[in-house]
Amino acid sequence: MSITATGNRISKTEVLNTLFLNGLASGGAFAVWRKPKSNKLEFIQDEQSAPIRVNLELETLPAGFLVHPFADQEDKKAYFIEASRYFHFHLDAESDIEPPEWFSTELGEEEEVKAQIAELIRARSFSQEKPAGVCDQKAHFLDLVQKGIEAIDSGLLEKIVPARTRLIDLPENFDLSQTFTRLLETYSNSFVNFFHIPGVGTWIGASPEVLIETKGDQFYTMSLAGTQAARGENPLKSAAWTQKEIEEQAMVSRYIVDCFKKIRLREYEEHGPKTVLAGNLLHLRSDFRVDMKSTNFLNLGTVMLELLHPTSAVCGMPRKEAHDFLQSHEGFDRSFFAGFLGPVNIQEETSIYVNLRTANLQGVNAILFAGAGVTEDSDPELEWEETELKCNIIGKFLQNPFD
Ligand SMILES: C=C(O[C@H]1C=CC=C(C(=O)O)[C@@H]1O)C(=O)O
Repeated sequence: MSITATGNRISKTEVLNTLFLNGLASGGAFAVWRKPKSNKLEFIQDEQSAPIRVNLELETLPAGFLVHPFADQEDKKAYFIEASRYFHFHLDAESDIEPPEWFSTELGEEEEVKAQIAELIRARSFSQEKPAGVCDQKAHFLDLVQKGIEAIDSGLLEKIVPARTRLIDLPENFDLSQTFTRLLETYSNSFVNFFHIPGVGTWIGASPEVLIETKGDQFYTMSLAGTQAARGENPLKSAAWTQKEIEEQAMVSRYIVDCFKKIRLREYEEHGPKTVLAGNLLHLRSDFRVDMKSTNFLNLGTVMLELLHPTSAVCGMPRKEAHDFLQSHEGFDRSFFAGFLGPVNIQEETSIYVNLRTANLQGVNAILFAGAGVTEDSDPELEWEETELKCNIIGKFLQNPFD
C-alpha cells in the first residue's frame, strides 16, 4: 500500500496509519481528534521537539491544541501543540481526499506499518515530566469513597469525585489505528482524541464532556453527571434517575451558575437536564449558552476556563476543600486525567473538553482512569462498579479492537 499522488482513494485506516506514523516518527508533538457529532477528523503537528507551554489566554493564542493536567499549575500555563501542520478530512468520504504535499509518504504493507506504529509507541510513550500514578486496589477505592461520604456527613464537603486507575498490558500486536477507529465508531457523541507530546505524555480517549467552547460570538459549557449503563431498545427514553444522581448533576449546574454569578453574568440560557448517551453509558446533562457579544464578555472562554476547572463533575464541592481532600487521600497523581484538552482557534472555534474516558500509554502498558461522583447517598461498591464500566470504555478497545 502506498499513498503518493493526489486523487488516490485513501481509506480511513490508511489515513490514520499515515498520521500516526508521521507524527510518531517526527519526534515532535501531535494530536488527532474528531469532535462530537462530527465527521471531520483533524490532525495537528508541531515539528519542534521541545514541548511548549503557554498562558491560558485563549483569545490571543495561535491555532493549536491545548493540554492541561488536573492539578493547578504554578506558572498557570498549559502544554500547547502549535499548528505547524494542520490537516482535516471527512470520515464519510472514502474517496477524493486531497492529501496535502507532506502527506505523500510511501507506506509499506499495512501489517508492517501497524508494527512500526506499535514499536514507536512503545519507544516514545514514556512520560518523564508527568508520569501518571497507578492506584488500582479495590479496597483502597472503597475506603476512599467511605472517607468521602464521612467528609460529606461532617459538613466539610457537599460532593467529591474520587478516582482510581487500572493498569493493563497492551497486546503484542497493539493496533493504534484500529483502536482509534473503534472509538470513532462507538462514541459518536464524544470527543475522540489522541495526543503525543514527547517526554510529557501519550494519551488516547473519548470524552463526553465539554468544558468550554466558543464559536463566533457564542459560548457554551455543560454540566454532566450521573451514570448508568444504557439498556434496552430505547435507553434514552427508558432511563430512570435516582434522587442521588439528580442531585449530583444539579450540583454541577449550580457550580457553573455560581461561576457566572462571580463575574456578574446574568444573561445565559440553560437547557436540561436531559439524558444523553456516551457509548454504552447514560448521563444527565444541562447545556449553557451565552452570547458573548450582547453580554460584552468577549473573553468569556478564558474567564470561564479559569473559573470552571476543575468542575464539580471531576473534583467536588466546595472546590478547594474537595481538591485538598483528593490530594491527601486519592493516592496517585491524576496527571492529565480530569484535566482539559482540545483545539484552540482553529477555523474560529475553540473546543476544550474535560479529559475523561482516557488512557495514558506507557510503553507496553496503558493506565486507565475513572472517577465517580460521590454524595451522601453513595454506595462504595456501586461507585466501584461505575468506575469499572468507565475504564472498559477505552480498555476494551486497547486490548481487543476487533471485538
Ligand atoms: C469522573 C468521570 O465522569 C464524570 C462525568 C460524568 C459522570 C460522572 C459520574 O456519574 O460520576 C462524573 O462526574 C469519569 O468518567 O471518570
